[in-house]
Amino acid sequence: MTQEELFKKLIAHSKEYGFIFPSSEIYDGLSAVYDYGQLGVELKNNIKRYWWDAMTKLHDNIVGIDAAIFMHPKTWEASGHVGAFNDPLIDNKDSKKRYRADVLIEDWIAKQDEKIEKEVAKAAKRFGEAFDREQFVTTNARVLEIKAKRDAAHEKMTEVLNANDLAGVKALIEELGIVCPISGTKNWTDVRQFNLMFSTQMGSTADGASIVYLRPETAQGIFVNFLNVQKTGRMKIPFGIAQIGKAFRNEIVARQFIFRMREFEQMEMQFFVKPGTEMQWFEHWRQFRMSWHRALGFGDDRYRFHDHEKLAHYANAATDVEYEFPFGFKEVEGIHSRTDFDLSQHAKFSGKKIQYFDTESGESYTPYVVETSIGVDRMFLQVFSAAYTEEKLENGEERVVMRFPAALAPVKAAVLPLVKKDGLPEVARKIVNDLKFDHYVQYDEKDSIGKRYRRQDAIGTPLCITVDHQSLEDGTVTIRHRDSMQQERVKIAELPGIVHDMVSLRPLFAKLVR
Ligand SMILES: Nc1ncnc2c1ncn2[C@@H]1O[C@H](COP(=O)(O)OP(=O)(O)OP(=O)(O)O)[C@@H](O)[C@H]1O
Repeated sequence: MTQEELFKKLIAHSKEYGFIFPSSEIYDGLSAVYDYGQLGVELKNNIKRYWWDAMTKLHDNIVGIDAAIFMHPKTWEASGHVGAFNDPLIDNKDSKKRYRADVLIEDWIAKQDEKIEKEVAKAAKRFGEAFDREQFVTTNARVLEIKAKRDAAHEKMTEVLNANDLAGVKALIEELGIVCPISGTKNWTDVRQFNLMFSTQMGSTADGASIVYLRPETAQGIFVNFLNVQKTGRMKIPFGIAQIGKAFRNEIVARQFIFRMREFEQMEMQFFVKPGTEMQWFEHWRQFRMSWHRALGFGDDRYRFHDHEKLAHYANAATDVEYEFPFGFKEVEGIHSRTDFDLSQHAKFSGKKIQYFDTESGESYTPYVVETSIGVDRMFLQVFSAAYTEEKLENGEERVVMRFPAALAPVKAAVLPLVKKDGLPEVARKIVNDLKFDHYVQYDEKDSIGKRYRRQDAIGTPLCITVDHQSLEDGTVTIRHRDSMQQERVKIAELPGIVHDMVSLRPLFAKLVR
């Protein structure tokens, strides 16, 4: 199965089992907007809980807030979003399709890599066993020519984008001969800047309505509350403020399912530190966040850091945590050392003093900030694609099993009476009633037991509890483990303890770098 086929299957599976639906689907959907279904919302909440508890409960110097989506419009002038939160946009005059100019160039660059791979495949076929890939890609004239063009395009792209040279971006698109994937023509408009913030009106027109923005990131809600939280919570530096909430970006090209959405959710933490100590904290959060990802057990080699060489003007260090999605290694989380840029800007634009008074040294200063910022939806896609497994069974059948870590699984246990009679449903219902105050459990009595197991595998339920005739005699049930499919007999009275231990976040937390 190709990675593309796998990705298509994931999307189909997420819909078929009630994890994700296209928004307003009966009206043919809304581009890059999605709804979470009955199981999706559970998985999403569990991901959020894993993040929230790891950040706030495990750190006595991190507290949470929940700021409003609407903020005073000056916030976005101060943060730089009004002036600079732009993407370069270009239209094809024939297809009337709109593209991100930098993405068109990136796609062209990716195509060069595909061309190289084609050359490699051809040569490998020709030379058979004797083929030496490393030698081939470093000496073959055709490959070297493609590589040189690719690298030159990459360098030029970085140069014109960094210089905000829109005419240069257009010139590069023309020079590379990039055509519109729809019309196949090179009939392009000029490149323009496009602001990614959504805006709307607040107040009635009679009152003198003013423009407000839907926040494009949650971080600013934290910065403007720095003094409120520091003072009322008597927080001492270093300390952090965490927040989970919706963010909105009018992405020009939204693709790859929930990877790039126009309405999404972020989990952000801003950590306020003494100037001069920020690199040490940056390193700390870099390690901590990576351990948070790896603790889920999907395989350490599927994650990597991508350290940024080119930094935003306000940052002095930045890295991304990347995960190997079916469409390649991509960013899931960003960790940024943002200096005192945000607090200083808000001090300037609001005219308020935003500083921290250090009682020990007797000095006041503007704290520096190290930020960790992760998208809930992107993390959802990461977990979903890592968990999706197709397996051939010994009896020749196939099963799709979602190998969610038990703590994240939407349904923790399914309780299944072997037959719909002889008092078995009553015993099963009683077990459900015992467990349901602490866990999301499902009762299912329809179809054969094998079919019911398959259904629970497909939604990633870690435990199936089967009630049979023996249960009536000795108060025991069979539990079947999702991954190993092993079964064992346990006492009904032991079930709450078993489920509790299985779904606890503790084993994950034990793996975190402290
Ligand atoms: N349009 C989006 N849809 C879903 N998640 C997003 C989107 N934009 C950002 N995120 C998430 O928020 C996190 C932090 O946002 P940040 O502004 O650092 O992203 P970014 O660098 O602009 O992302 P990208 O380069 O992918 O556009 C990202 O790592 C990602 O997980």
